[in-house]
Amino acid sequence: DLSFNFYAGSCPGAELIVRNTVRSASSSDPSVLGKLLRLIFHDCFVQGCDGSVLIRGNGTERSDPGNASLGGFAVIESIKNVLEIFCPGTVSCADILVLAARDAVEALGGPVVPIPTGRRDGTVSMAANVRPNIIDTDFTVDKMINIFSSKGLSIQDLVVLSGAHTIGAAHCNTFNSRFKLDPKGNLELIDSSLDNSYAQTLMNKCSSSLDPTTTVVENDPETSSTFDNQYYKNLLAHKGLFQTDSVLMEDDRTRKIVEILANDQESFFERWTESFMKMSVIGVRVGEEGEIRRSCSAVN
Ligand code: HEM
Ligand SMILES: [Ca+2]
Ligand SMILES: [Ca+2]
Repeated sequence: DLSFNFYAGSCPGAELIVRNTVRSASSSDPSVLGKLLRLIFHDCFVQGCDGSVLIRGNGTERSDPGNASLGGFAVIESIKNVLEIFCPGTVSCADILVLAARDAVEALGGPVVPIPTGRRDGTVSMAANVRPNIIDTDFTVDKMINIFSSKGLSIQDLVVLSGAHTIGAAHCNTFNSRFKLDPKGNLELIDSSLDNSYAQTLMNKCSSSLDPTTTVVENDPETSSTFDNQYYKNLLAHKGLFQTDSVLMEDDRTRKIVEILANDQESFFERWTESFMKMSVIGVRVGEEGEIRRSCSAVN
C-alpha cells in the first residue's frame, strides 16, 4: 500500500530532492510549474498514476496529438537522474510526478498537500488510451462529470481540480474557436458566455498573424503566477478561458461550488488538498506490481 514517507528508510532525501529540483528548474524557467501540474492530470487519468505519460516512443501516450502540448518532462528526468545517483532503482517515476506537481503548487503559493508514496511504474503506454480518458475543451458538464466519476472523482472534484487553471498558460488553438474574425477584420464572438472585453484581449493576443499552436496566453488573466482562488472569480466574471471552464457556470450543480470557492480561498485550499489527494491515487500500482523505472522515459 501507499504510505506517508514511504522512502524514509530507502531514500530519506527523496522528497527534498524533488522539491529542490522543482525550485531550481522554475527559477530559470517559471513556466515549468504549470506544466508539472498539468502532467499529473494527464498521467493519472490515463491508466492511473503510473508514469505512463512519460514514456517516449512510437504509439505511446506521449506521441498522441492530445498530449502534444505537454511539457515538464526534462524536469522529471533530471529529478530522476539525481535520485538514481543517491538511491538507484528506488524511487518511482509515478511518485516523482505527483510530488513534483504538489511542489509546483506550493512554489506558487498554494497549499502543501501531504502525499502518500510507494506508487510503482507501469510498463504500458498506448496512444489509443489518451483521447477516451482526457477531457477536450468542447465537452459538456455531463461528459466531464462522467469521465471524473469513472475515475472515482465527484462533481466537487471536477470543479476544484479545474482550479488548476489559476496558473499556467494555454495555446491559442485551445480556445480560439470561441471567436473569429469576420471578413472586415472585426471580432465576432461565437460563444456568448465569454465576456466581451476579455474576448477582445484574447483576440489581440491570438491575432491571426500568429501561429495558434505556438502562441500562448495566460490561463488566469489576473494572477497566472499565483495559485489562488482567482480562477473562480474569473468564472463569475465570464472570463473562463476554455469553454470547459465557462460551462461550469451553466450547470446549477457546478455553479454553486464555483460561487463558494470564489468567495473563500481557505475553503478552496482545503478542498484542493482533498481532491488532489484523490486524483493522485487513481489506479495506483503497489508492492510488486509494475517496476521502478531507471529512466522515466522508457520501461526497463
Ligand atoms: C476538466 C477538464 C480540463 C480540461 C478540458 C483542460 C484543458 C486544458 C487545456 C486545453 C490547457 C492548455 C494546454 C496548452 O495549450 O498548452 C490546459 C492547461 C493546463 N491545465 Fe487543464 N484541463 C482540465 C483539467 C485540468 C486538471 C484536472 C488539472 C490539474 C489538476 C489541469 C491543469 C492544467 C494546468 C496547470 C495547465 C497549464 C499548463 C501550462 O502552463 O503549460 N487541468 N488545460
Ligand atoms: Ca498513467
Ligand atoms: Ca491565479
